[in-house]
Amino acid sequence: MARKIGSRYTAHQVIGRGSAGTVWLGEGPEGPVAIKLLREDLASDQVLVGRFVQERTALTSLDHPRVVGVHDLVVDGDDLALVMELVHGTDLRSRLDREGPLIPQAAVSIAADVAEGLAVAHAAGIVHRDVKPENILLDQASSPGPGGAPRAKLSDFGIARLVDAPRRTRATRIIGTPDYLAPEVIEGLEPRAAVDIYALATVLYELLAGFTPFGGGHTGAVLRRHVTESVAPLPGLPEDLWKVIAQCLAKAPASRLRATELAARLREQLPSLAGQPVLRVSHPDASTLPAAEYDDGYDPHGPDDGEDHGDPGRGGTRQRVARRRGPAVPLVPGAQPDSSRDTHTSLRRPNREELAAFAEASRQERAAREAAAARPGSGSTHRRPGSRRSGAGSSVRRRRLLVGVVALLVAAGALGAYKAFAGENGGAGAPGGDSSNSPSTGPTDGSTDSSTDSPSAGTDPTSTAQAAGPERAPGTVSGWGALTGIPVGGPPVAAALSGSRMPPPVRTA
Ligand SMILES: Nc1ncnc2c1ncn2[C@@H]1O[C@H](COP(=O)(O)OP(=O)(O)OP(=O)(O)O)[C@@H](O)[C@H]1O
Repeated sequence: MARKIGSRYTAHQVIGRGSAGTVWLGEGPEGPVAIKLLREDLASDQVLVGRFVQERTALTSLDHPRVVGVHDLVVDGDDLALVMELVHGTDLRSRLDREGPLIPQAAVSIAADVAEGLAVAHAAGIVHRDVKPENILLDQASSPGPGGAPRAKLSDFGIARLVDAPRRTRATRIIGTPDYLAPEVIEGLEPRAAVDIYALATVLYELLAGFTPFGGGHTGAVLRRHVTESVAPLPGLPEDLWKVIAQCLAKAPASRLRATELAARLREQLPSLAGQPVLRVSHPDASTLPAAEYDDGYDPHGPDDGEDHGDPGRGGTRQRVARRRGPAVPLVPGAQPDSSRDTHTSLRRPNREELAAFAEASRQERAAREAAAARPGSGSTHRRPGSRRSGAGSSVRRRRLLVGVVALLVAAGALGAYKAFAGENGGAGAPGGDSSNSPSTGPTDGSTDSSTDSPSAGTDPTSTAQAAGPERAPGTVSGWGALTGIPVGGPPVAAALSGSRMPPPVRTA
């Protein structure tokens, strides 16, 4: 059933759901649009509404073919909506779930597209903070890129920041999605452009391998691996390409490439990747690891999902739940996420003791993995202990890698023999893997104008800051959880917006 959004837009039908709301196919004065209607509990949050207005200029100013354009932000009664460019296609997560890993040339082409989108955003002082396959849309309407890859567009720009309103000086929560979180975020540093580079390198790894480099098992184990481990090269991947990925997965943010450099380096690789088949990489299945992996004393959700109780590591009931991809954690206690994806997640940041304990837990996990890899017919491990700078391999690591590769070859041979025996066609999926613009130039919607426009681009970290390295945020990170506790059903949003006005968008490309 059609629904009016503000005075200029009509939402016709739901085309997708995420943890923050529902995406509708809609129509505006300039034609078809996608309208992301934020959840009611978010729309009634006065702080969020204020931010929504403040961020409007920054969000609507990004105009680039590799970014899903935000045309307008609408605040109308109980509705809080982002009006976006309509992308004809699917998102990368659906593509991965359906077809598994991509051929290297297509994977690199998609990652280069996303890097170009990030470059524009970072130059404007905007950090995405939630780069992941769910937020990369594949545009089937434009002609394909190298390797037949659909052109990619990065969406959900600024959403993380919108919802990330610091409620308390001692916020202890992390914003983001565990598999893609840069180590410095877990350690409590302010997220800068380099977090997007890390997340994009993780996505590229996932496109190639079928699973993320540090994912699997309990969320605490995932966070720990980001901080303490690095990854061995993907078998079969050209060394130059691996170097690019490894550099962007470096633990030290300042060691990572900037978005423009990353895009250029990836594009350089494309010709040599032509004709390369999908990699065959065995998945380090977390479910085969002993319980020790999960016993690192970290409960990602803390005593509850809402209140800042100081240091949750010293109180509350711990729950250790082994899981792979689970449902989204609600942004606000009591609210049901609209999506069953493991997406925006409110996580408690590990405290100092827990971070220290990560090393011991990682040691146990490695020992278990090596024991598993040594068993005949087992798959190989692809992780290794990390250093602050990735790529600094020791001879021990090389030996482990060699053992891993040999085990992988044995496993691949066994798989091939089995498939030949079973008469199957050798598929591309990694066994056991997770395979699982034109911005509004007219007057904005009458009910959305703001005099409080203050693009935070100027105060945001940029890629320049990235080179200088991270700064420790005062206190700790704030995150989705920082929103919690804000009374639901506050004063009408219009009250927060009276007399507001939206300036025309600034073109950045
Ligand atoms: N601009 C758009 N054009 C076309 N489809 C879109 C657009 N934006 C989102 N979608 C579709 O709507 C679905 C939900 O998107 P949404 O951004 O709300 O959720 P998500 O990114 O999957 O999760 P989350 O927002 O929780 O990170 C996606 O599957 C995507 O395919």
